[in-house]
Amino acid sequence: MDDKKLVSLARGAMQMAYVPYSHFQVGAALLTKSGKVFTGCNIENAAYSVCNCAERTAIFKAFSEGEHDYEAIAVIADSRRPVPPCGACRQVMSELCPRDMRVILSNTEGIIELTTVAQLLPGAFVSEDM
Ligand SMILES: O=c1ccn([C@H]2C[C@H](O)[C@@H](CO)O2)c(=O)[nH]1
Ligand SMILES: [Zn+2]
Repeated sequence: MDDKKLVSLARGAMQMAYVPYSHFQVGAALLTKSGKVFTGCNIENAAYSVCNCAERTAIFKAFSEGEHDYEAIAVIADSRRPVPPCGACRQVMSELCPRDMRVILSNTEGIIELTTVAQLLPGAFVSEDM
């Protein structure tokens, strides 16, 4: 599956966002090594701290179904620049995804930025640090 297709699946997931507070829809699509795609959207809550980002929704869906090996993730929002994952999502990616995994950041205008988990969170706190 090419990056553009993964971005288009993320765009579809964006429509599922539950965002009554920020009105900022985000979609993600996670490609597994086995070729499956798990999509995710952001899901907000009146207790703001329990809002869940699109990236973590997609990763947790996959992980909870026993899919632990990931190839790439695409993230999209109607943002001025390709939407950057928040710190919580970077930390989760650094724990559950390969350091060199492709992270495809995009916006609805079609601007795409390619990065990796390692580039998004250099010096990540990991289990070996405990
Ligand atoms: O990469 C990002 C950035 C933000 N959000 C969500 C969290 C919240 O619902 C809204 C505004 O921060 O966007 C994501 O899902 N992914
Ligand atoms: Zn996040």
